[in-house]
Amino acid sequence: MMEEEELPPLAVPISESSSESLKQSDEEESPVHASSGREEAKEDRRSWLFGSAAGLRDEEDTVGITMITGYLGAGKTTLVNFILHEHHGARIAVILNEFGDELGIEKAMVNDGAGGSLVEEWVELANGCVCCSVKHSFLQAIEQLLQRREKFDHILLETTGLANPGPVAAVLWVDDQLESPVRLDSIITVVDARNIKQQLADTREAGSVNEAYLQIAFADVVVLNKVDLVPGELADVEAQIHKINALVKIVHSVRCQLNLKDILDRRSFDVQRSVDIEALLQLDGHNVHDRSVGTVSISATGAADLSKVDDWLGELLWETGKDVEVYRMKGVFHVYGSDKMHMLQAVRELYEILPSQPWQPEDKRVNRIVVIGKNLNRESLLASFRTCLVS
Ligand SMILES: Nc1nc2c(ncn2[C@@H]2O[C@H](COP(=O)(O)OP(=O)(O)OP(=O)(O)O)[C@@H](O)[C@H]2O)c(=O)[nH]1
Repeated sequence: MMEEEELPPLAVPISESSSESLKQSDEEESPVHASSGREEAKEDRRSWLFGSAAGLRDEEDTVGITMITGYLGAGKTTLVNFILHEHHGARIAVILNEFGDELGIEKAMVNDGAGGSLVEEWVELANGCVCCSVKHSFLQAIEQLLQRREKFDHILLETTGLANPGPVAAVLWVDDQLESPVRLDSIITVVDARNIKQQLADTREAGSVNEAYLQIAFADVVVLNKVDLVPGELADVEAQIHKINALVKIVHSVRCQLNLKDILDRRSFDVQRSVDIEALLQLDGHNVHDRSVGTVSISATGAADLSKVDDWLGELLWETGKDVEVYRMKGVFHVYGSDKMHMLQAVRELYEILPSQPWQPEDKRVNRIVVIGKNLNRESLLASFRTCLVS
């Protein structure tokens, strides 16, 4: 078997400094990072994020962003208020995204304490949705916030009820190699337990996906709120949520009262900390039976060739047919020539694979990949992945 050091170097340097940091942090590892042919998109994001915050790149200086999303009236503001009033010791900056007519209303709904004492910094993004028309304003707002970085420890972003978390998540999920001063901590989706079935059933014009699906598909945690209004029906609702996103953690709440540990500092996009191997192993064969948003999981024994996996992911995330969309992926690979598990995280077109813990003698070395997206076909995913295996 090859030694770890002998693995082919697949990391694509993003810049001089980033390739340097790769060498320093992972000398004996073999990280694979998104993205042959994708550097341009990343550079674009990088310039937005780092334009005026170049001095804030020390590891301990990164600031986490928790994105709070959820359908209209689900309880997003209630959750922001709950977080602000809990004793967590963190100084919080809040970014609110509003539609034009609501200007100032959302802010008024947030109870920021006497004289605004519970919110260190406010940013209101008006006249559009953070996921589309005001994405650039959002990034500029983050840049401006970072100039006052010493004033706060964490950012809460409350999106509009009709936001698709995907584009913003991909922008924020700037991996360690970019030495970003901000990191997306997690996406928390508040779901109205009483109305979610109806919201999911709402149809959209052909080709576009209902935001309620997207908000669940991208979520790391679903806060299943308003459970006081639906005694007895929750197993059904949970099953529907897990059918869309089999990996999401579901927390029940009344008025978003919950344990803050369930939603803050989760580091859901840190590939080595967040891929729950146990959860992946339990998902073998998960499938969607209709042409909608859902989770598919595949597994295959045999060692995978990392460069082929890289090509496979590139094709899957960048070149899939119009009908097929991949929102998130997580996985564990058994990589040829390595005694370590390799963990996968993907958010839209960006992905990252990193070596993790060693396989134990009792482990069955398999590749398991969970894909959350639209119109996924398990058989074709499995067939195409098999081409990555070393024969
Ligand atoms: N019964 C009940 N009502 C709740 C609960 N959580 C929130 N509410 C109420 O639901 C309404 C909507 O809550 P918000 O927190 O404003 O919801 P939102 O998601 O921010 O709403 P938009 O910003 O308009 O999309 C408010 O009247 C809340 O008081 C709950 O658990 N149970």
